[in-house]
Amino acid sequence: MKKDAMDQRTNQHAKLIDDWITHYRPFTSQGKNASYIPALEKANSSHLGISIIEPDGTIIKSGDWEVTFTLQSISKVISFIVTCMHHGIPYVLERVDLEPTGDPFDSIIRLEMHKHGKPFNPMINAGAITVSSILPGETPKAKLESVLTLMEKMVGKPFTYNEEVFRSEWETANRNRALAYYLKETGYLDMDVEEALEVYLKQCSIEVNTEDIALIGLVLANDGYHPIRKEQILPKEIARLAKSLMLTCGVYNNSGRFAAFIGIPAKTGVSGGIMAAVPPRVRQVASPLLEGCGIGIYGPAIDEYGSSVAGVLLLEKIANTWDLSIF
Ligand SMILES: NC(=O)CC[C@H](N)C(=O)O
Repeated sequence: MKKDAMDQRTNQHAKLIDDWITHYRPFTSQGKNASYIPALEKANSSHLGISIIEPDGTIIKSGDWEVTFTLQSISKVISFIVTCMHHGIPYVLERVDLEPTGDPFDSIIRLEMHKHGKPFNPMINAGAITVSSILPGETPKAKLESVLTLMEKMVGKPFTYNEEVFRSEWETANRNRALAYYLKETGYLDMDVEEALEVYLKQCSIEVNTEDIALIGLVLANDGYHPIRKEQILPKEIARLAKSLMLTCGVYNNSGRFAAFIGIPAKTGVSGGIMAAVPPRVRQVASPLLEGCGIGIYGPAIDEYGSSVAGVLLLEKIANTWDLSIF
C-alpha cells in the first residue's frame, strides 16, 4: 500500500477508536477501582485509554493512553517469561502448572487440593509468587531488576516501580502473605516469605502506560520477535507458552468467556490495564491489522473478575469489528 493510502487508512481507524473511546467511557461507571490496595482507589475512575501498535510501527493512541498505572497482574506474564529464559521451561513447570482454575486470582482453595501445594498456573497469585521466588538473582533487588531489564529490552526505555503503590499493598497483603506461607510450607517457595512478597509486590507496582504494554503485546504477538527493532528478544517457545497462558488463565474465572467472545490472548490487572497480543492472521478477511498488533488499554474501574469494565467492552468491540479472534 502507498504511504498516503496507508496514512488515510490509519486515520480512519484512529477516528473509529476515538468514537469507541467516547462511546465506552460512560461504562466505566459500571465498575469500581480496586480498593483492597488503597493507593489504587485514588485513580480517576472515568479514565479510558488505548494504544494499538502494528508491526510496521504504526501507532494509534486514543483517550487517556498516556496516563501511567501499575502493571499489577500483567507483570506475571513478564516474570514467567524471565524465569523460563533463565532456567528453561522444564525447571519452571516443575514448580508451577499450566492449568486454569476457574477461581478468582487470589484464591487459596486449590493449593490444598492439587499435587500438595503446586500452584495451578503462573497467572494466579499463588503461581506468580512461586515464579517471583525463582527469578534470577540472589536478592529481591536483583530479582526485580531482572524483570525491569527484560521490559527495557522489549520497550526500549527504563522502568521503575511506584513506591506508594508498593507500600500500600505491602501493608495490606494479608491474603498474599497467607498464600506465600502455604507455598513455603509445601516447598514451592525458593526464598524467605517476606522477600518473595517484596519481589512480587514490587513487580506488580512497575509503572507503565498503554503504549508500553502494547509494545510488549506486539513482541508476544510476533512470537518474541520485535518487528520494529528487528530483533528476537525471547525464544518463540516461551512467547507461545506465555500467550497460551494468557488465553487460558489471563482473566482467571472469566478466561473462558473472554476467549469465546474476544478470542485474543490478553492479561488484565486490577489497576485496570489490559495487555493484548493479536497474532498475524492466516485466514483471508477484509479487515485491518492482518499482520497482528499489540494492544494496551487502561481503565481503572474494574469488574468482579478484576478487569477494566470499559476496557474489556472496548477490546470486544475492536476484536469483533475487525475480526481479530484467533479462532
Ligand atoms: N489481579 C491482579 O492484578 C492482582 C495483583 C495484585 N498485586 C495482587 O496480588 O492482589
